[in-house]
Amino acid sequence: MSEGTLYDTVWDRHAVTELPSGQTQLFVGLHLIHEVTSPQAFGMLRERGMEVAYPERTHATVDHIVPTGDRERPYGDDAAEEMMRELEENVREAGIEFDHPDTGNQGIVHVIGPEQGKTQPGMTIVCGDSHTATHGAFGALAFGIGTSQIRDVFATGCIAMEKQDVRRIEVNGELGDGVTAKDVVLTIIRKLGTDGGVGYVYEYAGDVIENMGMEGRMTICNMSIEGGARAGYVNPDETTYEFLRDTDAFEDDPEKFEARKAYWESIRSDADAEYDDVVEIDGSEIEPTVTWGTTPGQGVGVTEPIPAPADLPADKRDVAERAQEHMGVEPGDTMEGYPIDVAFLGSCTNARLPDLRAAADIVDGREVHEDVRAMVVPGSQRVKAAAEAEGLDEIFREAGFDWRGAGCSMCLGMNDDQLEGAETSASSSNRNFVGRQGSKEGRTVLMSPTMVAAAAVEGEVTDVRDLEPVREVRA
Ligand SMILES: CC(C)[C@H](C(=O)O)[C@@H](O)C(=O)O
Ligand code: SF4
Repeated sequence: MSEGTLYDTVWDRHAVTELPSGQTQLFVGLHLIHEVTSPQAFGMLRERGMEVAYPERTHATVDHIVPTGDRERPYGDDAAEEMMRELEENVREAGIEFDHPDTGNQGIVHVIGPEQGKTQPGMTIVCGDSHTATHGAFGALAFGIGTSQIRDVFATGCIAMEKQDVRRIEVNGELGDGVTAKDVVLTIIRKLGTDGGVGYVYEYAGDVIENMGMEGRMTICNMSIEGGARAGYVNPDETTYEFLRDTDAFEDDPEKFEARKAYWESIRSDADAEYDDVVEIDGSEIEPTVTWGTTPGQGVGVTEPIPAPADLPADKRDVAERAQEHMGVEPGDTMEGYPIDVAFLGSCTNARLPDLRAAADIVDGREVHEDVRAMVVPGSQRVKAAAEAEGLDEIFREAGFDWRGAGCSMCLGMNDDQLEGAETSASSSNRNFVGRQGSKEGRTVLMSPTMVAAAAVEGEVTDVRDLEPVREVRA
């Protein structure tokens, strides 16, 4: 069992009691909700005549079903309109703060929490969404939960959970040109497997993580679940504190900031903490990475050959064969040159301002390939506004990208943004499962935002290192 880690400390501070089941009753500091997974839980609460215990610790947004084009009400899609109405009614009744699209604060749940400073180190955060681990980038314990747990949190402000083991993943060295946080996490999952993290929480550390900005850390923590881990986190440091200092939570209250900072410092993993497992990865060996298959673990460096199923561990062969058939790829080839029809720059993994800036640097002065439909879907309305303030929308539009409203969009196609037929998408999201982007025959190749930009202009998977920026690069 681990000892002295941030996970142990924050867990202990939130443990209410040990339950007869062997689980721990854990107090929840922040409960984030969205329109897809909350309605049933609100219904369960109502059936029992109960109320939301801590509305002030609960925060709502709408992201999955929200249209990214015309947002006139009622929405064109009846089902979307109904889900929106239900959420509006539920939050009004319970007195829960809601980042409604009219507020300018709406966005993907894992983007809005951090950008508003709601996500803070040492907190326990839950959300009925599997990518909740994103918030771990701030040194919070953040867990995706199911419907009955959402109900429990509504009713009591607590969840029942088993304690996990802690694996420290150290990424050391220096990343090469064109290599980003997304490439790091795709490499981690490729090495450890999509189920390698089962039973674990991942602590990401090492020079590469320490030198990374908050957005990159969020990208990495976001995909912890794709590696099977229950959560992922980074110990808070000056980078974390400086990010938080400028958020809504602290911008007008430097004293509160200083007081919190002392607490945040106190929950970091001890230098001599004990881990259940330690894995080391050499960051300098990581290439721009793309997936060749239908799980996020089926990744490969862009210049590396796609593996032959026979060379993979026995339990991975069948899945790999089926994946290669679906994707129409051959072992021994590289993914470079693989044709794409759609470029999707969005999702809670990679649709924050630095992601859009980096992609814009590649796109600036170039044109989207004539056979490609390309779209940018900012992670939140604030990201969108900030990007527009610096003219990124113009760069994307001029190149032929569609510049859309904030939401999950084509990450999973719960709104109108979907793949059609056997289209192939270059996607900055986190999942490439069959049918993920709205079409059963559709294909998804996961990659970083700059790699999506490169694919958009070239019409095929392209090594971004081969594309020099045409114009001046933003700082
Ligand atoms: C709709 C929601 C429950 C789902 C999740 O839990 O992750 C979605 O966000 C996803 O990424 O597949
Ligand atoms: S952007 Fe994608 S992964 Fe993130 S919450 Fe939305 S659907 Fe899930």
